[in-house]
Amino acid sequence: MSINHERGFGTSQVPAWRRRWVAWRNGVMASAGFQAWAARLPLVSWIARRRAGEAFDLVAGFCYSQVLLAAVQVGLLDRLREGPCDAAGLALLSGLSEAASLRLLRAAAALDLAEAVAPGWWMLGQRGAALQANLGALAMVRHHTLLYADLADPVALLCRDRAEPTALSAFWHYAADAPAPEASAYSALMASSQAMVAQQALGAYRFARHRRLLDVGGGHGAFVSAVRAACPALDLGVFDLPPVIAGAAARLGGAGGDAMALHPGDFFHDALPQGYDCITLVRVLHDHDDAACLSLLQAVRRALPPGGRLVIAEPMAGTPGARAMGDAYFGFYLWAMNAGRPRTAAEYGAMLKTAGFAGWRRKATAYPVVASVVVTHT
Ligand SMILES: C[S@@+](CC[C@H](N)C(=O)[O-])C[C@H]1O[C@@H](n2cnc3c(N)ncnc32)[C@H](O)[C@@H]1O
Repeated sequence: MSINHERGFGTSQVPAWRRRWVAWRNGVMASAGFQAWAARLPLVSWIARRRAGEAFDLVAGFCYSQVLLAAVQVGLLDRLREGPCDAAGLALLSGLSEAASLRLLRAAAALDLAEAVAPGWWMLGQRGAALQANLGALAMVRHHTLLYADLADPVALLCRDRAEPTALSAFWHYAADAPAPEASAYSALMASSQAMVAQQALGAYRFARHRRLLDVGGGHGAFVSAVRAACPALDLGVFDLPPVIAGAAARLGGAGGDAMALHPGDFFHDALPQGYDCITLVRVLHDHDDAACLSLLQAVRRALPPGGRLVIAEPMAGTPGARAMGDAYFGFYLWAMNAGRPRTAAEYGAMLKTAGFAGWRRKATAYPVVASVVVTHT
């Protein structure tokens, strides 16, 4: 496939100085002479080595992810948490040969998932310890087998323009029409990673100022359960598709427990329930293309009373310090899902204005890589 980069379409919008500067800098960076010169100077060589390491990690990142997946699948992280393990011990646990177990242990140690504590013996490394305790992250590692399959030929995936089913869209598509068990698998995955997201939202916004809160697209109610623990006086409701709400009722017990209302419905076709002075959309909007996203924001706008608040919490594009998470990870994840895209906070701000909201603010979160928060009001 040949692409004509010089068509000139729109390139007049690129300032001439910027074009010249970036082209010059990139020429310098790519030149073997510069690289050899940089390697000889103490400070510059440190920067050059770091950059070379980062470039290698980008090239090899898929392999690191598969080492992590193997470690999770054979139960290596759980085993290392119990205490020192050698290759023979891992072989016994996993059914791998000793040679394969040793290869995996050494790879895990190179990624700080494991740490060599004596010749031939390993315990959890610092990164392994943090991951092993994070059930949501581990669930995502397992779930990524679907995305990995879809990404095996990334150009083919892009060429299909989201017009054909993918492994990820098959998993996700319960949202439109699939039976309850698939809805349950998806909601369980979402619920397992919800604690981290809820922490960000609760740290960024004072929900206790409200009387009644409705979590739209609230899945099995993991987010409202976290809000209830932090703000016991709030009346809480969850709105989601009927099969998902059935799962929420089972998980929360009967009708959802005290002060927890469960509303089955489709937010693209049914009116959202009224009487809530705060509505939350947690990891919901980025699943949808712009027209659908705007129509959902308009539905929220209609459901809220004057002065009511909408709190949006999800990982966003353009997040300082976590830019790869936005347009690279979620950009491709949502492309493979055949719907949605990551948006910047400013893009949400513009959409909120179009939907008739009064203004918006981004609220700082402790871990923006997990979720950013945007608040608006009617
Ligand atoms: C990515 S999940 C997020 C779940 C939960 N908010 C969380 O953060 O864990 C998106 C949620 O939106 C719900 N959803 C998708 N389409 C919907 C629709 N048309 N009407 C109501 N809920 C919908 C899904 O069932 C799912 O629970």
